[in-house]
Amino acid sequence: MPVMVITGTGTEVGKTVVTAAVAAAALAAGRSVAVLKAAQTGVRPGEPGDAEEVARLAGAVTTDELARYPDPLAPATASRRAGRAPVRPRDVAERAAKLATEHDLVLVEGAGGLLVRFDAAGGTLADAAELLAAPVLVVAQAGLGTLNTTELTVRELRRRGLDPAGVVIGSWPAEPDLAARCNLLDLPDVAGVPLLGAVPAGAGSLGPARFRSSAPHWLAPELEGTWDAEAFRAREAV
Ligand SMILES: Nc1ncnc2c1ncn2[C@@H]1O[C@H](COP(=O)(O)OP(=O)(O)OP(=O)(O)O)[C@@H](O)[C@H]1O
Ligand SMILES: C[C@H](N)[C@H](N)CCCCCC(=O)O
Ligand SMILES: [Mg+2]
Repeated sequence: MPVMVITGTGTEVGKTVVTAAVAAAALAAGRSVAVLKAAQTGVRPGEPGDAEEVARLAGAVTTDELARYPDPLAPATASRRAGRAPVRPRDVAERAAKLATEHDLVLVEGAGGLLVRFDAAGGTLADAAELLAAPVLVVAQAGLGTLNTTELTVRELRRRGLDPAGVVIGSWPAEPDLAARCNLLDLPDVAGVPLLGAVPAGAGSLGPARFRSSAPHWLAPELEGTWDAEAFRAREAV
């Protein structure tokens, strides 16, 4: 099934920007793409959510969102506070599977990190990925602290029998410090999966045309891009 789940080591790590880059690269390769934001929190009705942000940056994707709750919190908490029904992992899996019948690629973005709860029963994006048997891409931060959170995330994916597709750095600084540069070697080592890209800091502020033409160069061939991890490491002088 052409579904890829996009999680991160936490919130604000660049999942949406990476989702947009993967979508843009897939569109450039001639594939049809749907983006499903499982549960959108912290956004009011009528405001653009993460799925719309992906469409703004990447172009002609189908956007979908199962629910949105106004409080900028975990979906389980935000739905409880709103007095509204939560999104369950089964809902996410069913919607993604339906979109997969109509698109070449379906990207499912969670909220925050892998084990953020969607409902009072403790359902998470990891449960949805299990139902879908979908690979999971992990978006990680560039600098100090990311080795631990990335390894924890990938270990949990493996413990569940899920396939960690790889790691993408959500926001690569223009002037990477020592930790960020060393992480280009250490991240794939501790995670045991390839580094599949690095999206430059500020990419989300590029104009859509520039974002779309650049996106394939931030991502490895596994993600329809042309990015070369070895060349990137050499350029960054690790
Ligand atoms: N490469 C980037 N270029 C520009 N801005 C970025 C980049 N990565 C992250 N940001 C900014 O950092 C913030 C968090 O990014 P993003 O919305 O992608 O996080 P997220 O991991 O999707 O978080 P959430 O859990 O809320 O979905 C946003 O304000 C975004 O504009
Ligand atoms: C509001 C925010 N941007 C995300 N959509 C939700 C992040 C929930 C994180 C919960 C946590 O891990 O403590
Ligand atoms: Mg997001």
